[in-house]
Amino acid sequence: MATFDWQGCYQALLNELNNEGQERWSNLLTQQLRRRFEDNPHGDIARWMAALAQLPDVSDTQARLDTSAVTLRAETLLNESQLEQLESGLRGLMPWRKGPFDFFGTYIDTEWHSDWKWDRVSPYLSDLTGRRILDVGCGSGYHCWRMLGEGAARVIGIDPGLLFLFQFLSVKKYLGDVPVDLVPVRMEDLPGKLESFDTTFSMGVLYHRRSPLDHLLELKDTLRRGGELVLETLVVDGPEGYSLMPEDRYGQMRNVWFLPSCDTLMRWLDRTGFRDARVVDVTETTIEEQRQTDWMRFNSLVDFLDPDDHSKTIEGYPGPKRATIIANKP
Ligand SMILES: Nc1ncnc2c1ncn2[C@@H]1O[C@H](C[S@+](CC[C@H]([NH3+])C(=O)[O-])CC(=O)[O-])[C@@H](O)[C@H]1O
Repeated sequence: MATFDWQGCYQALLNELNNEGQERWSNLLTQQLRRRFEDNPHGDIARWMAALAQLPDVSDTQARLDTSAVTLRAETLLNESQLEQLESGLRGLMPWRKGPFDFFGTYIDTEWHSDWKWDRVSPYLSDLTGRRILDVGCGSGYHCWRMLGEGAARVIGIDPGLLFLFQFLSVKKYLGDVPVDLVPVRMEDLPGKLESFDTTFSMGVLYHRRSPLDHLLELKDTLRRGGELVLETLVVDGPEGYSLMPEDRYGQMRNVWFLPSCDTLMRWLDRTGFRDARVVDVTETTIEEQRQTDWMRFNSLVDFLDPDDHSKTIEGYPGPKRATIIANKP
């Protein structure tokens, strides 16, 4: 049986880093990935590899990375058998949560309109042209592709979800040697003090961290001096100092720890040494933005809200509202 080339995943990341400490980082990532792919492999890896292998070869692929769907096009239309292979390979990588994508006319309507989030965040970013970017908790890599579309020189996404990795690779297969990679590790598994990136994104991750302040410090350590943090997370209404910790689940999600008010979040950023933090957007998540589709057939937001009052979660907490904050490392 073919095995997955997990070493290939982080080589690009290492290439980005300065020589000093490369060996230490290489050892650390090797340990992490060996644990994931060899010692305790996910039972679906072989199936996902087979799905990826089913995707047809297409020459002369062009990408559009500045439209709402990350779009792949070929010079000549795919024939029927190629389209069937494509559909079957992509279906083998379901559920598709973060997108949308358009593979040669096969449109993947994902659970999330990640494009809406990008539209809310991107107007406020420092110009991404030529920047080296880390996207923590990047999911399928949808936003990584949009970052490349805005001229980034290098994008590294990290996310522990292995299905996301295979979805990412299904796009990358058609784009070849582009400066975008996804490394399937958690933030806390990355070597400390990378201090390499011009912009670090953490979108939809902070509330999953038991220690949100440590997450902010880890994010700061990934940035060079003067670098920019883009933080997007669930918030609640309330005064400075207030944050909600759900008793157990929040909107049926496990692993939700702190939902601060915006003012509390600003205080956290200040105390962890960021400067010029500003809230650039606050938006309630709607059942139009996160919903079941033909490519994600499980329950979605509508099932996680109070059926009689969509302003509350099914557990009775305030419904999901997300803030985007931009801050700088001095
Ligand atoms: N410790 C961790 N380190 C790294 N990633 C993690 C960690 N814990 C969870 N994740 C990953 O963070 C992502 C959060 S989803 C946001 C996706 C995208 N950013 C978006 O803004 O659309 C939001 C959500 O679905 O709740 C998931 O892909 C996790 O695997």
